[in-house]
Amino acid sequence: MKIVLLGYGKMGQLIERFAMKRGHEVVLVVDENNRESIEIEDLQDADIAIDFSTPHAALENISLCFEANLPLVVGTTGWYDHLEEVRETCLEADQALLYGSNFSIGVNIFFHINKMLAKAINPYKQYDVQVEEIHHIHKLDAPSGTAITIAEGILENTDGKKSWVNSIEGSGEEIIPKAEELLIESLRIEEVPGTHTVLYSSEVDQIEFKHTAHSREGFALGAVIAAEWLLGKKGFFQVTEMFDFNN
Ligand SMILES: NC(=O)C1=CN([C@@H]2O[C@H](COP(=O)(O)OP(=O)(O)OC[C@H]3O[C@@H](n4cnc5c(N)ncnc54)[C@H](OP(=O)(O)O)[C@@H]3O)[C@@H](O)[C@H]2O)C=CC1
Ligand SMILES: O=C(O)C1=N[C@H](C(=O)O)C[C@H](O)C1
Repeated sequence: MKIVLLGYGKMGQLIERFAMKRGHEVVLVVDENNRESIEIEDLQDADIAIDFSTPHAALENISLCFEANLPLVVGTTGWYDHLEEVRETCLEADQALLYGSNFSIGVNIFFHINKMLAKAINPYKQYDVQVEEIHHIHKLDAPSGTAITIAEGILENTDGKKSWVNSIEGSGEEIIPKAEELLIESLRIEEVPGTHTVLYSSEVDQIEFKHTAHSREGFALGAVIAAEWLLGKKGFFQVTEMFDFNN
């Protein structure tokens, strides 16, 4: 595949390495420095684009790829308030977009088991649940996209929780969740690549379900595999649609 990389930071550079290892070619790299000078024609030789940029840039990049008729994988998080309008535009314009808060296989297994766990614990009202996410100090968004996906999986399967609220450690803002609110606690620590924990606590015990990324390699490889999966398709997809864990 001929790939356009939108965003060439920590993730973009690693994705280039994995793409080349799998026999693909990076034909264009776009970052903040050259974004303004990029024209639709610059994208037209490529087969697919992969965006790991910033929440604001991702929305602009999505529009650019739709205009250029270029299928697009979006790994950037922090733009999900606009998800519905992007989905509508994508489908109306007959384009192809796959997005995901986390492309690692481990986290996608975690997403699946998280829902099963929530369903299993749901009848036992003595347990309260919360989500914790830890990331590096450079991260622009909170809570993490992964934590939002985890929270959505819990909300779908837990009668007592209706929405999530976010508390950022050290922000000075005290968040006291109501009983029907699921707390997502965000911590920012040095260079942590991404750790997510679901905690179920009762008076007598605690169940912890945790995923720890040791590096960003799983995310980057997953993004390249997602691009391979998307090629030739039309529509609006989530990364979870690539997996079938029930077989
Ligand atoms: N879904 C997943 O599996 C994962 C998602 N992520 C998400 O991916 C995103 C990027 O993460 P990461 O690589 O760590 O971040 P970095 O800050 O390391 O890189 C961001 C890149 O985006 C570039 N950029 C800024 N504006 C634009 C623009 N208008 N067009 C194109 N590129 C632009 C920056 O350019 P410059 O350097 O010139 O400023 C930089 O190269 C984040 O939202 C993060 O949450 C991260 C890991 C996994
Ligand atoms: O910004 C990051 O680094 C990460 N972002 C994604 C998220 O917001 O969930 C995925 C991963 O945890 C790393």
